[in-house]
Amino acid sequence: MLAGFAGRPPLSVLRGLETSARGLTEADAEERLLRQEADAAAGGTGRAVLLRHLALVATDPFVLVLVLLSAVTAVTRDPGGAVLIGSLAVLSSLLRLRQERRGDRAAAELRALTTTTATVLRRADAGSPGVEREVPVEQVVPGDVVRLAPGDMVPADLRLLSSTGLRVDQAVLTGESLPAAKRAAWTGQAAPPPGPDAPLFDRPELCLMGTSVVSGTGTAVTVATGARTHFAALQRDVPRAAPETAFDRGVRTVSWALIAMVAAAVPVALLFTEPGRTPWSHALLFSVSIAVALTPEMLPLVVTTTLARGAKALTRDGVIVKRLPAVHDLGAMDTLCADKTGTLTLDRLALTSSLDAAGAPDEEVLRWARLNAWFATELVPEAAGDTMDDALLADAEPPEDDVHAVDAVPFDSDRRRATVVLRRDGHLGRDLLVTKGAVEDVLPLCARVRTADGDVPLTEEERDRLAAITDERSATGERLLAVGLADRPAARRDYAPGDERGLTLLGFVGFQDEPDPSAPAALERLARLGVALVLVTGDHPLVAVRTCRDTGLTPGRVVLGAELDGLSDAELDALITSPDGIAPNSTPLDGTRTDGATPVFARVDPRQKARVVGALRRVGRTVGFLGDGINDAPALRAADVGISVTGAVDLARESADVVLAGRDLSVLADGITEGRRTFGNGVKYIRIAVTSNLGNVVSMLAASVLLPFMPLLPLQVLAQNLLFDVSQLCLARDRVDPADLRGPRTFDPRDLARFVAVFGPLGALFDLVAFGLFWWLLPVRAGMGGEALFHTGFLVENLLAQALTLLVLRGRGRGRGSPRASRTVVAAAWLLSLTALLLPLSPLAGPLGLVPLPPAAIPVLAVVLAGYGASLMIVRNRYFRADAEAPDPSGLAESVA
Ligand SMILES: Nc1ncnc2c1ncn2[C@@H]1O[C@H](COP(=O)(O)OP(=O)(O)OP(=O)(O)O)[C@@H](O)[C@H]1O
Repeated sequence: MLAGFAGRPPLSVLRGLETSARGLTEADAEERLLRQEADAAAGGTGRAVLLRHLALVATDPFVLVLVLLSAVTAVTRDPGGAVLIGSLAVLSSLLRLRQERRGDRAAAELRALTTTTATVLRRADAGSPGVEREVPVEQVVPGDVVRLAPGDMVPADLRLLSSTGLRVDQAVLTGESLPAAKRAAWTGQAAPPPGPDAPLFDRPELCLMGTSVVSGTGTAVTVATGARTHFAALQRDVPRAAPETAFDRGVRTVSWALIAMVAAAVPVALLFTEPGRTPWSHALLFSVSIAVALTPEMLPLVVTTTLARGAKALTRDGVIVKRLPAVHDLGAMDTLCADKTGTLTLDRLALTSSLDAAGAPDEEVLRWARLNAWFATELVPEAAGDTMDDALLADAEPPEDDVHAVDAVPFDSDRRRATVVLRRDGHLGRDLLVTKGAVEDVLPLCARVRTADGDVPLTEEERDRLAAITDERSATGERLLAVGLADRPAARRDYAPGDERGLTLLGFVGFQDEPDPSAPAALERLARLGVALVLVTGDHPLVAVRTCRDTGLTPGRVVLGAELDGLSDAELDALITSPDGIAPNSTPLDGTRTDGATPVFARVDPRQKARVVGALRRVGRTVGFLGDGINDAPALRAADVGISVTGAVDLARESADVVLAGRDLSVLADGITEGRRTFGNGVKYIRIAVTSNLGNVVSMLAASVLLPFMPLLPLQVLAQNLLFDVSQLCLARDRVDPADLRGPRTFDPRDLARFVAVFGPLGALFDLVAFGLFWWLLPVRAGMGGEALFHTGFLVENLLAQALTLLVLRGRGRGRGSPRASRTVVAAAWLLSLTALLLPLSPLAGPLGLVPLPPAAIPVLAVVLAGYGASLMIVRNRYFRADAEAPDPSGLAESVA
């Protein structure tokens, strides 16, 4: 359908869509919207989401393990066990499904807080003129006339009606990072138009949904929306998985390590249960139960719950999370790339100077710079708000009536300059190009320079002198723009960047941006949180260095965008990590510096920003990128966590994972802390679950060798596992140790292995002590009744010990600054203990094969548990002593305690 509209003249397209260049009437738009919504509902969007969730839950490796084990149990003709394992799978899946749906809803609500809108023309009725209206992108309908401006997301598939200097980033569709020029008509162009077989994104008159406006403006009519767009079709054909984040990677590693353990557990358990002594089916059943006992099936549920809670808490702090795992990524972030304007400075530019090419004050240069700003804003009104143009026009008079603008090559961050084309009354057949932009980018386009003696050719010495003036002023923090002029015969076609040449340099205008007084404290907080700052700016290197100093940072090595282009990826990685690269002060750029210096990448364009982010990730850093401009979008997408602000252009907000209410680094520090808190609870669950599961398995295997019967019946193993798993869900609501908030947090499987290796055997040891005491002190040896007594004693002891494990291992201990356990955790531990004590007296006792314990069991339980609790605390305190002795650079221990 889209291709059909491509070659046709605008009028015919408008007629085909039953609309006009003034837009749809409100009534018409409403009717089309209702139809569009009915279509979407019939297309089963809700069902598709449910199916996606079901697929997610059903393919969860832990659920698959449980289903497999349930099948094995069914084969061994133990329907009770099979049903119990099956119910475990169903329960964890249902809880997870509910949590996923909740999580999705929460994420959708959060995303709604940052909705993207589109500007459409609508008419009250057929006779009225079109009026611009902002509507949420989902409400754009076919036939709507849309206005496009820099930073806008293209809300649907559009056919251009008119445009000025429009360039669109189509990387999402084509992977091509250079923006493509778009224009309504192919007249007066040097190259022939693309043929009818050209791909849709190559057609200059089409702007496709999912792409974004980098510069210029346009007016276009909507041809297709939602599921009918080219973008939606592409997604259906090749659904792209979201890139794996640092957090996903960690969960995956830990999950597979656990699954490998589960897989190994069955044969090992079989070996231990001496097939000669017990029937093989029983032995297999017991081994399967042990494997189930090892499976932390609640892990995905705990992860989603902690994330959803974290996201909610962050919203209160003014941090909107658009993708739930980004909460963890915030906590894992160890490097923050940020630009200078608005992060270190207030982004309130003030005009400070207007200089001729000799560096002397000259009002004439300011007049031309103002003409450029005035007409750039007039021709591309949506681009208004550019801080440099605003500063130029702050106290300016409107230009004289005899000057008109005929065209513009608007500003973009690749060229770092803006040009307007003017015509003056009385100068028939002549065009005047006025260009202003970064000195390094305008000077090479200049062939002459204006002096007191008239315009003279620009010599090499003169160029050096101009560069020296720029450096000298930039070192004071002044941001200079060069202003150039060209008078040439009028062109009969649109102007393009290639026309910006043969200019005469007039001079410079200068601006100052005040350092943000709140920046030093916030930067200090980030440093204490262990997050290294890397400055990535489109500005002059000396301005960047000066801004660093003004905000209390020590500028480190400075690398220019142009230098980056000369480096291969491997060379860039080496430069980033090497301590002796091209640096004046030889500090690695990857944030592993010890001198606290801030690396600076200056005069970088949008693609170079993304490249820096990519390189930092490659060398192992977890990278956040903070930015709010069109030029930040590629880097926001390339980062582990893209961070933008509510006031940013749509494109930046759409590209980000996290949106801050204000451009305030201390809000970000709050977000990082919350991310770590969320992460801390997830890690706690994994540690405790794996430790006590492993401890149980070891003690049960040992007991199967020592005892003439199985230490627990398979059904009892499963019941015990279910109770403990459910009680551990409380950890999602626990308080977190300050030590967990101190540095960037990532899953470290080695750390988990160390923890489990210490505490797992300790639990097993006390289980075995309990076995021994039961064996010697209780009448367990007297036939079948004795076995049931032993099983009951072990189950009760085990559940009580797990309640203790939960309380003791949830933190490092009060001595090491652990906050008290949250009420939910305390309640869960009590509930688990009570269940353990009451289960043998309940109606479930019979089916589970439990009997009431004799009074003699009480002192045995008391001795074992007191011994276990005391040793657990002693070992824990020793285990975490290293943590306490390490210096606390964050000072968080004091603030939380
Ligand atoms: N309206 C404008 N007209 C001409 N040149 C401009 C304009 N705005 C910016 N420039 C030039 O382009 C350079 C890069 O601007 P850009 O906005 O891409 O940088 P940035 O990365 O956002 O910078 P920062 O780190 O300060 O936020 C500026 O340093 C300036 O020299």
